[in-house]
Amino acid sequence: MSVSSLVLASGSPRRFELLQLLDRPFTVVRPDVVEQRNATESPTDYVKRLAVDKARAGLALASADALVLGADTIVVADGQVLEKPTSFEHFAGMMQQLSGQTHQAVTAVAAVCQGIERVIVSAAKVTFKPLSSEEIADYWRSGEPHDKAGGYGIQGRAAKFVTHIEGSYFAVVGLPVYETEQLIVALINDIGGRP
Ligand SMILES: Cc1cn([C@H]2C[C@H](O)[C@@H](COP(=O)(O)OP(=O)(O)OP(=O)(O)O)O2)c(=O)[nH]c1=O
Repeated sequence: MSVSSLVLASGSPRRFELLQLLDRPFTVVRPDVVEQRNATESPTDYVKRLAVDKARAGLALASADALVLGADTIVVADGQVLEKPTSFEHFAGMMQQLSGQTHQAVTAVAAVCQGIERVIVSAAKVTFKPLSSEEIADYWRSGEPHDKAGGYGIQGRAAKFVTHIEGSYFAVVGLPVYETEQLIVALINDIGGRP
């Protein structure tokens, strides 16, 4: 069996740009998936579930034999999951938690095609310098934090806050490029090897 098309189920401009690096033609669908963590769910289980939910929801908007990718990124600090900030107060609280500390940024990518599903997780440890209240307020005013997990973009103005990173830079930005290519190849092999 063959894969007719590659589809990215995401409204994230970062994921769009990073997927282009694979030189595989793809189209985009934007499914609407509710992002709500269950009380018993670990951060890793949560990010994996959301990636799979997004890929499945994307498949419903794509052609039946498409290979659909979904992804989710979270920031984990002190065991707490930080998603997108909903207000300045929410954002400032997150920045105080990240200030002068090391946290984890975790991205899961799921691929679904013809009844087969695979999901990978990639992460990085990111260390921030201590942030002043003025730096936090200035960063909020830049408009960058609003649509980003943990309220920051390592690829943007938050770069000047980052003293150290260990792990996948692209997992922080939202799509681990190497792992995504391996995921696509593995799924295509799964489909090819099917009786
Ligand atoms: C930590 C971090 C996150 N982000 C972004 C990546 C994701 O777009 C976003 C995390 O939110 P997500 O809910 O993972 O993704 P999204 O809502 O932007 O897109 P979609 O669900 O449609 O795929 O935060 C950065 O751009 N830079 C960073 O340094």
